[in-house]
Amino acid sequence: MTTDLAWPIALTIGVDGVMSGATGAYDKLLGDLDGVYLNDGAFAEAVAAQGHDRLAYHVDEHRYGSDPGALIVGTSTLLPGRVGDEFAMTRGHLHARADRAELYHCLSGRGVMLMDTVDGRSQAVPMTPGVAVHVPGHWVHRTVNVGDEPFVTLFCYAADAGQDYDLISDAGGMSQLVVTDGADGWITRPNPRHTGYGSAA
Ligand SMILES: O=P(O)(O)OC[C@H]1O[C@](O)(CO)[C@@H](O)[C@@H]1O
Ligand SMILES: [Fe+2]
Repeated sequence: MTTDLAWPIALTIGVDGVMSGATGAYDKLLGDLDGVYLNDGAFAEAVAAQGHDRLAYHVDEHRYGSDPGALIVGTSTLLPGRVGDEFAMTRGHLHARADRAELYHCLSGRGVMLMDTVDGRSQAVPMTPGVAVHVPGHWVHRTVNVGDEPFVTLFCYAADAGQDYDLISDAGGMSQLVVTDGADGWITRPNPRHTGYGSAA
């Protein structure tokens, strides 16, 4: 029996995403999301108006290590906003080990989990507090904030999953856009730039 086993830990997780006991945290900034939104002109205007360094989303996470079987538990706080008619969203990815699943649980705000498979399936699941989405392996995923408040999720996934960001950018973006319905709701619309995911994963 090994003597360097990790100890269990209690994490305190607020509906605002603040997590006690986190081992790491990072920010993604508006300027980091170049090429993510369809409307390049609207993106350039947003960066000019709000600044490259405006926070887009913040992640707190707890890791014990990257052994197969270890988990990463964290919170993601995605600020509201729009770029053109698209709602604020994360960059999105397929796990580098594509078969790794992930659980997301909405703690506060109003959002959408947008998911694609490389063989052409797509799904958008509305998320409000109390709703969890179990993202199976092999699904490309991103979160979208369709409300006026921060959209906060608790997530949990395998520590050896990794993130492949090139798949989405090489495909011209995900297959669907999450856009305003012209009132206070959202709809999905096919992304005219999406070329398919090729033969990857
Ligand atoms: O890695 P992205 O696509 O920028 O999105 C961040 C989200 O995805 C995760 O990497 C989990 O898959 C979290 O860190 C966070 O919730
Ligand atoms: Fe993920």
